[in-house]
Amino acid sequence: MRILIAPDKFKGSLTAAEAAAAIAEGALRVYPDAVATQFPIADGGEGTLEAAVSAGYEERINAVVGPILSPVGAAWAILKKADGGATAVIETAQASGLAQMEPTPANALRAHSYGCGQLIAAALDAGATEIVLGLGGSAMTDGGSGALRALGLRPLDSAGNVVPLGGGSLADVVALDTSGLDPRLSAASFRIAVDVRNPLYGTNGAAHVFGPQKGADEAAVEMLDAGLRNWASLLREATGRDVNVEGAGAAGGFPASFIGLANARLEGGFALVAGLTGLAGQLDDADLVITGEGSMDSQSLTGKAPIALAHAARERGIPVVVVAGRILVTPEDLAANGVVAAAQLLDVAPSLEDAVEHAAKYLSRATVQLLEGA
Ligand SMILES: Nc1ncnc2c1ncn2[C@@H]1O[C@H](COP(=O)(O)OP(=O)(O)OP(=O)(O)O)[C@@H](O)[C@H]1O
Ligand SMILES: O=C(O)[C@H](O)CO
Repeated sequence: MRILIAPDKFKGSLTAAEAAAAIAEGALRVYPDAVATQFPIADGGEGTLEAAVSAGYEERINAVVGPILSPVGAAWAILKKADGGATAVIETAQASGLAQMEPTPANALRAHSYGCGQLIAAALDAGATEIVLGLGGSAMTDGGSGALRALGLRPLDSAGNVVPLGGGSLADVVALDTSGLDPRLSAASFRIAVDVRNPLYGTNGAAHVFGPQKGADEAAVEMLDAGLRNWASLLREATGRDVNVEGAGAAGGFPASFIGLANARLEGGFALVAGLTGLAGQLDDADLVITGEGSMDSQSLTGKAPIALAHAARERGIPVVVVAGRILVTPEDLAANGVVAAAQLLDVAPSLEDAVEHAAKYLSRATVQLLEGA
């Protein structure tokens, strides 16, 4: 029997790779002769990099400017392709992550994506022809302007000066000087994986919905939203492209600049990661799929990675079981999505604290119970 073990992360307790290892241990206790393949998955936001590295991408670390100027060491990954090009994977959370900044109103206005642009430059220097951007978990609301500045864009105010970095200055920009933009930007193709479907601006946009978690108070949210609107209209004037599309609100509006001034397209995160990592090929060989994540809830049913995987498995007639930290949906909900059985760590651990602290042990145990009962 071939078992494909492909969980997402258990946020707060296990990375996807750690979860896969713990599930494999339990699965092999029940089926000692099985071939268990560990394959961490991700939605295409945070976790894309880890999934790519597990699938054989070479990890690199560059020192870049963090979201509020202090330097950070940011990981990214690259894989040479048969045609002589290379694919790089970059995550906004690495160079410009929310975890790297104290969320205050002032920081929400100052935070920028310059470091992501430095990683893109590093990837281009290393020969990348295709760049996958995993968006989410970011500090900034700058419409991706900081990243393009690292690649030569000069946003000018009415006095002809380059404005300060950060979303708080975007409303002051009156013109875009694109003359110094790195020409490799238009030669490369950008594939953007987003973790949310929000538009760039408006009440459902990046500033209103994700500004507060970055420290923005009401006044800062309004400033950032006005800045993103202005940024979109400047990009529209310069290129004729509408950048206020579904998903453009991810990572502080990061997609906007790339849809506007580079060769970029937004893609569904899971499908992108599955293609990147060879998950589809693994599925073709599997007799059973075990997936899971920290919290299997109504959000999960909107097509998050484990459920998207369950759909892909169902199309191939392969049974899927789920092991999650906690399960907040009904067995009927799960069955409707192709999941034949499920278990939660909260049922095998004495408390939530214990389940989180010793997650690997309980995940193996829950896997054993699930497979013995199935
Ligand atoms: N070991 C664990 N035991 C019990 N519950 C856990 C455990 N690990 C994580 N969780 C629960 O899962 C939640 C995190 O959910 P999850 O890992 O699915 O990420 P998420 O916040 O839904 O993000 P994403 O949408 O990126 O998947 C935690 O807040 C916690 O409630
Ligand atoms: O980075 C962010 O702003 C959120 O994760 C939404 O993409």
